Amino acid sequence: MDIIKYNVDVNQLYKIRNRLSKYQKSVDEFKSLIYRNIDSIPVIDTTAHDHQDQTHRNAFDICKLKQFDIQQLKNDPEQFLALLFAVVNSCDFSVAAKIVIHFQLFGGSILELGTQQHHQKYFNDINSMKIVGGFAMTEMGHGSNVRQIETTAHYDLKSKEFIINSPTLASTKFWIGNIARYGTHVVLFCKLIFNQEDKGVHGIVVPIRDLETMKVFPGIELGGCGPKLGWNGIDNAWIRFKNYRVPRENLLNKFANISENGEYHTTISSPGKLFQQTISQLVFGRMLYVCGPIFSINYCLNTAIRYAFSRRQFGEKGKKEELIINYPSHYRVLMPMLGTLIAFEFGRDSIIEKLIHSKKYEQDVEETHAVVSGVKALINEYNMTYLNKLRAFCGGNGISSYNLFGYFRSELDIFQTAEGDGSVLYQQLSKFLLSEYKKWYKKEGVTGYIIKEVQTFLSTNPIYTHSRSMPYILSNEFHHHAFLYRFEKYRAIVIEKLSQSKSKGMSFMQGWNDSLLNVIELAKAYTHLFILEQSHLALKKVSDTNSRTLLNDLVKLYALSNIESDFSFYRNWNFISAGKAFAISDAVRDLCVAIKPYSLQILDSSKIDEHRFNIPLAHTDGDYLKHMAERVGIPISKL
Ligand SMILES: Cc1cc2nc3c(=O)[nH]c(=O)nc-3n(C[C@H](O)[C@H](O)[C@H](O)COP(=O)(O)OP(=O)(O)OC[C@H]3O[C@@H](n4cnc5c(N)ncnc54)[C@H](O)[C@@H]3O)c2cc1C
Repeated sequence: MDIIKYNVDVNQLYKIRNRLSKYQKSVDEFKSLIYRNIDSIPVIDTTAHDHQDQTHRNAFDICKLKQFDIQQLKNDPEQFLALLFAVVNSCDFSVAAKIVIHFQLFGGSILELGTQQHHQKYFNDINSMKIVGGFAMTEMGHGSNVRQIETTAHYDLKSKEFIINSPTLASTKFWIGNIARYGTHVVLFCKLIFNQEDKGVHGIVVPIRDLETMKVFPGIELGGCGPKLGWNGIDNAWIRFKNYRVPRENLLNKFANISENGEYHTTISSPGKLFQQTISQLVFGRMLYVCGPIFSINYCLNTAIRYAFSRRQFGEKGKKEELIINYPSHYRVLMPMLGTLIAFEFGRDSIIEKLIHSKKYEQDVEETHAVVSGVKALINEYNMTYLNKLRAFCGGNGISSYNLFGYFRSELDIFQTAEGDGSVLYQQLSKFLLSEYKKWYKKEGVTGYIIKEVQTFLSTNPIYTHSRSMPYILSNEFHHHAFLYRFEKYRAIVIEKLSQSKSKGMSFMQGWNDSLLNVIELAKAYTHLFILEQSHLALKKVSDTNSRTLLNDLVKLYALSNIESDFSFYRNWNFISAGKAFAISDAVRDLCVAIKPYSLQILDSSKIDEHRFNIPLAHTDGDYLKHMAERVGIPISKL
């Protein structure tokens, strides 16, 4: 491959990479308000209690700036996200998490599951944080499978109240954020029992503390969940109820209601569907779990690459030591990560668009929910793997808390399992993909299936398998084909395994679990395909040719390095020959070499506020010695 020269316009790149740049003015104003009023940088060395106090104080002060409004979640969710990221950028993740739990999970449940009367009653107090809310779904006995929660709310026809009980130890609500010390209300998810009949999971607004005294109401017991690996700024709690009463009006009754004269009514056909409908309203809350890890990858890559461009170790005798970025063991890992970051950003932007569209027009809700699940799972998995590698790439300095690897690790580790662990979310996506395929098969029938199989056969003939032409290997068409092939192959494998287990007389559940590893691979393959397709679509819309060329090569690097890391799959299924595999690795190497000299400019286009975060290894002047010395107090002037 010839040496490529790119023309990089950092501002253009920034605009393309930052979908929310249309809010730049209000975000900048908000950030400067935060800088003036709130003294907060990532918390790296305080006790959990101090951290919780500071997080609460900062979140409260931020609400006083009156930028967040619960209605934004409906009217302009992107603005909400832009402001939230201003908080992440200028305070820390715990403050953002507190705001998300309060506004998006607690407030969002009232917004989406409640009706006018609830909106009128609570919105002003939520906006000002006069009341502080939590989202009480998980129980000690059930976290992944929350449909089986055991907390009950018996409706008492006489008093027109719900009587809430936690009948077993397993039914104790656990991990509930914002309420161990500060919370005044929760949206409680529990089984509604009406006339002795279990109507399934419903949401009820439950006051838990007296607003004046902050004492927990009688009938409620609660306490903290103890020290955690991360998120110590959030006061997570266990909470349980004994004959605790709340009025009928507290039921969030958009989808199911109990009338004044004591009749239960829902338009949704079964408790299962009601549960799905309830949960799907809350999917926007997952955006933090998609945007957060991308933010972390961006920051940590920035730190590791800048350090690698400044740090010299070993070299030829009599010469300057070598920059560590020039070791292939470094740049061959860092550049594909940069490419993957760019592709993930395109994927994230398209997810935001999909969410907003499906919410506004109530269309494709199921599909959007499924795709968000896959993207959330995949990006968090990558974030944790990358963090590990990037911290090691900074040597001992990677351990220093000032360089924030530990901060990102401890604040974002929880994202892997929050609102569902990856393997559970991947299964949700695969179920959706298989049901879509079933619909397709019903429509196209055996003929359609055969045509598809023939197409696949023709496109993976021996000539194709052995072709090592570099232009083809570098083409977006090849990358798309490889990703599509992997997805369709896993889908075929899962279908075959499921039908085999059916013919052996196994139950669906047994068959499904028997195929679980492939089911998860199917969802991963689809998610990668989705990210690649969305990147290609986004690239088509980039009008600046120079930026498009560079970004396109970064996406190629994502695609090819992904194929390279999955050679075992592609070789096992004869999709590529050994020679072609070598050629792919050569292409990855050449792209890395080409992009490396421009990587600092690409990082500049992230526009990270280096002074606010003051990460010693990540300053643009590259003087990590001076910045580390300053942070730990080595006197420089006395030299
Ligand atoms: C710091 C923190 C804050 C939280 N805040 C809140 C909050 O505010 N409100 C709230 O309601 N909840 C909250 N949670 C709970 C969180 O949402 C749950 O932890 C999460 O949903 C996972 O449930 P679990 O912990 O019970 O995991 P488990 O259900 O015990 O799962 C454990 C493992 O089993 C695997 N597994 C489970 N089922 C399957 C399956 N079918 N196939 C394959 N693997 C499977 C999972 O993938 C996972 O790896 C919080 C948790 C933490 C740690």
